[in-house]
Amino acid sequence: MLVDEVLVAAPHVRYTPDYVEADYCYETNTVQLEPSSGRAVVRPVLEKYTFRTQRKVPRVGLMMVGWGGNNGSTVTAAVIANREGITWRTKHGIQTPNYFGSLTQSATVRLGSMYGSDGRFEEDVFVPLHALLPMLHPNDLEIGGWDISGANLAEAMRRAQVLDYDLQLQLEPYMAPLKPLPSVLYADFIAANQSARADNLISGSNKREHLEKIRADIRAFKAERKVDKVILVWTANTERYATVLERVNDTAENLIQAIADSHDEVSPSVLFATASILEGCSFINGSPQNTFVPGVVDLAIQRGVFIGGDDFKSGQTKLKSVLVDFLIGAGIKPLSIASYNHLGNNDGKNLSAPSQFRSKEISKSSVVDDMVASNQILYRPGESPDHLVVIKYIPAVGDSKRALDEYESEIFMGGRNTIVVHQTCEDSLLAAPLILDLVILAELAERIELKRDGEESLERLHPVLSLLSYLLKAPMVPEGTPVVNALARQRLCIENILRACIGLAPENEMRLEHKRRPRSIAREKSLI
Ligand SMILES: NC(=O)c1ccc[n+]([C@@H]2O[C@H](COP(=O)([O-])OP(=O)(O)OC[C@H]3O[C@@H](n4cnc5c(N)ncnc54)[C@H](O)[C@@H]3O)[C@@H](O)[C@H]2O)c1
Ligand SMILES: O=P([O-])([O-])O[C@@H]1[C@@H](O)[C@H](O)[C@@H](O)[C@H](O)[C@@H]1O
Repeated sequence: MLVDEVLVAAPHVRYTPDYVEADYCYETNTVQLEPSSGRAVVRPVLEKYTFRTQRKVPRVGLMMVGWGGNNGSTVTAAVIANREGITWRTKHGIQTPNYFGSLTQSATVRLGSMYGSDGRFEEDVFVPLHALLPMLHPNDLEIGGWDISGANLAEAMRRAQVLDYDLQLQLEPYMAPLKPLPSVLYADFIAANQSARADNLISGSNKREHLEKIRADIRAFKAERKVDKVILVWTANTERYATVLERVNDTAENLIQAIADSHDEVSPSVLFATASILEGCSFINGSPQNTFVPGVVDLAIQRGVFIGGDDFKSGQTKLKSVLVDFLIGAGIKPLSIASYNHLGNNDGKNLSAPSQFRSKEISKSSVVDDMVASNQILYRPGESPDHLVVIKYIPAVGDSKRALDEYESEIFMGGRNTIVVHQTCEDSLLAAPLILDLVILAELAERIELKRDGEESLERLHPVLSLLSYLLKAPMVPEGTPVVNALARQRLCIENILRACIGLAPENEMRLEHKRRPRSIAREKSLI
């Protein structure tokens, strides 16, 4: 049976019409190293928390920057197809819509076990992750956004060449009326080869006026669609890195002034992030550029608005954060990682420019750092595998990205092991479900509060929403906290925080109940 709601029957979990509130024992350890003795002294720490989550799921609007792109049009098409129950014919037969690839919609978690009346184990119970807590359903999303290209969403869907033709035909009437709002295009932030599609721009060059226009767009969307909240996702093209400058974008106040001065180093993504935060809307960066310059982070913290990023972790990098974790976790030493891919979509076209590629190279290259640092048996401090990232633009393959990876590792007694992986798929079909998860989890996070025993009031999570790391190549984390890239750990973080919200212990996989000798055997042995 597919469970769609979990109810925890325990005195430490309380349900009211508005909240689910749980008492939670958080167990962690502090460690002190003793270099002289080679010893690590560990002290278990147990902290009592209260988690409280609002149960009412609000009406939510998703506004995408780059709405007319391959990702934006594919997300929109998928939500409409699922909501309307549109089926379509392919060479494999009749296809029904789904949300495969979405952690919240298509993944499960082990809740516990079922036992028979005789007390014997019967089966493990797995439930959809979205059953743990009330979550936004993607079908209920109101979707809109901006694009420098004025193509309506039906034209954008055709241009993207991602979805099956029969589906596109049926979606046209729904997509054609959808038109992106005009946006802003500044100098060299995206590749020059993108200017040909830029026919949908906000007039003028005054960045403060642009900021106010974008803020007004958000308010108008919220009013027209009658949504309770709006979440913004940047799925526009990859920008070059913005230069971080003192007295320009180093603090919130300086950033607001730099926008008023139309400073050159204020990028479109920084402008959208600032507008979003000023309107109290969570902002997620699906691209690799440094949208979250210190001034943006400072503003988000001041306003208590969630920001998350960077760069959707969709395919080649996602697999890398599994494979390298497996190898190093198994005591095998990756010596080199060669990641090559080519694709022919507009993203690939934009990335064919050096400055934009550099942004992507940075986000794709940092993904193994935490795993390498976790094993000083294999790697001396500062040592790391050779790591190469290559992206080539070949128009003929369109959105169907070809990714080739080679992992060369040192194994037992000086042996070598070479793993070669080839992946082909529509890149946007990997990214689209992640966009939905980012919105669903960010919206849920907006309804969660927690406090440690002894603290006065319940508070939300830190505005830099590192909970989203699983979905991102270069996870943004609060300053001074560790970056985790290993996919399994990132997934466990999401699962265990959701479990904590309903007073359930973290998944530890010990399964002690299945590892003990039955008492009767012990008694028989002792009688011999
Ligand atoms: N698997 C994936 O598709 C994947 C994975 C990780 C990251 N990304 C990133 O997601 C982003 C979008 O990918 P895509 O395949 O949809 O690309 P795309 O080129 O198809 O779409 C980007 C859209 O953004 C628009 N745009 C550019 N600058 C804009 C601006 N200032 N304001 C508004 N719109 C603007 C473009 O006109 C285009 O329609 C890229 O940065 C890409 O690197 C994609
Ligand atoms: O997530 P992932 O598959 O490693 O990375 C992808 C790259 O391989 C691809 O070249 C790029 O165009 C996409 O935007 C995405 O970043």
